Amino acid sequence: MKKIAIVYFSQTGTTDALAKAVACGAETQGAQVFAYRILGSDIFEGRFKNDALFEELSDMDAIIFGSPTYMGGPTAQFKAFADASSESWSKQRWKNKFAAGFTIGGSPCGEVQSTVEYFNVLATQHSMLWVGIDAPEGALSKDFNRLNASLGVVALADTESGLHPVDAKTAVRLGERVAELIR
Ligand SMILES: Cc1cc2nc3c(=O)[nH]c(=O)nc-3n(C[C@H](O)[C@H](O)[C@H](O)COP(=O)(O)O)c2cc1C
Repeated sequence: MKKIAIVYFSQTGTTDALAKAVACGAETQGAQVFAYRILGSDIFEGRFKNDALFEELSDMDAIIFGSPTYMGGPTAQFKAFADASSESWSKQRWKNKFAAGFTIGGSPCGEVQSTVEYFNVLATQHSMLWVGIDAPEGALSKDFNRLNASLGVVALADTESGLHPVDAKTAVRLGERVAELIR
């Protein structure tokens, strides 16, 4: 069975909706998804602590990272998780697992790309294999990947619905793609 973890933070629910779309895509390709939403209570005096989570992550074929963009980068809650992954890094426990990422922002040009760039750096430090967006419909498609990011899902929060349907579709595809790549 293909095993995919999605580790993410969400305060007001839009990143949570993206995570559910990624999970849906992965499950359609036969993956078992372990979704973990980072909680404030995981963080004690500024440090993320959850040994059971890191045990679980060691056993995955892929780990997909998610966070809203706050002030041009990942949230402090996600960064606390990433900092705590340094022990897994030192033992290279995530080496050769697939990695991917998704984010959402409130502004069309809110430095949102920086967050997936950060996820890519994190994955590369862990010697993981990065999976970006495949965009068969090309640039400027209105039906898929509407902000034309390549590194990961970059979504723009919708004032009406929270998560725009095209962003949801792009997130589903990312989950499918990661699952397809696992042999
Ligand atoms: C403290 C804070 C900082 C933010 N910084 C940015 C930003 O730099 N760029 C952007 O596009 N949106 C920014 N936003 C908007 C959030 O990314 C957006 O509301 C997102 O949908 C929240 O995700 P959530 O619903 O999963 O919590 C910020 C929001 C907050 C609360």
